[in-house]
Amino acid sequence: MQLMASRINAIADHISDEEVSHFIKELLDAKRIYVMGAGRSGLVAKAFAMRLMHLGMMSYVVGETITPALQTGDLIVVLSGSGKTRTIVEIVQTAKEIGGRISLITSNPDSPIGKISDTKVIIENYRDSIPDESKEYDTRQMLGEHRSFAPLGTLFETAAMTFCDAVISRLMEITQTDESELKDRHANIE
Ligand SMILES: O=P(O)(O)OC[C@H]1O[C@](O)(CO)[C@@H](O)[C@@H]1O
Repeated sequence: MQLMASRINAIADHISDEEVSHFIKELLDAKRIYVMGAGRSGLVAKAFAMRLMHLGMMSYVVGETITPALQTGDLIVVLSGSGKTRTIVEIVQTAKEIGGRISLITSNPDSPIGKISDTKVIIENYRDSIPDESKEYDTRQMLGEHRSFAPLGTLFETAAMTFCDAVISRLMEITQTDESELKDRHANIE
């Protein structure tokens, strides 16, 4: 957990304030917000959609049976570490053709999805590197002691979850929504 926390700290240090501002503006300007991602990235997307709904925003998850047709002016928030998961690329292309705006959260801004997104927030992948202050350690040696650390997309997914929760906190401040309002909208029959 401490290694994960240190990596998330390093990621947070390098997230661009400008990218975050653009993302928040897209969220506030959108008529409706759709979220999507594959696998565990999709689970983070769903958690984000849930909090947006608690905030009083119109949010939907792409692929759910009750998700309505996308329209011009709607925003799609895409979570994809690689930015090239095939099914997601195809849906993003279709959404662009319809006139949706795309905000991507990714570690790979030069990816196929990155190239067609309107805004991007880059979550750097620090799994294989060490923050500047620890440069005297050999990277491979350190990872050798932590071979089980953050397999596959774990670092992206965990950092993206933390980032999305931070965005919700910022939106609460901007929209002056307090926790009791979120609580009132939370499902009461789950
Ligand atoms: O975030 P990406 O690059 O689109 O990848 C999604 C894939 O990564 C995973 O979340 C694995 O970590 C899978 O569940 C999913 O298939």
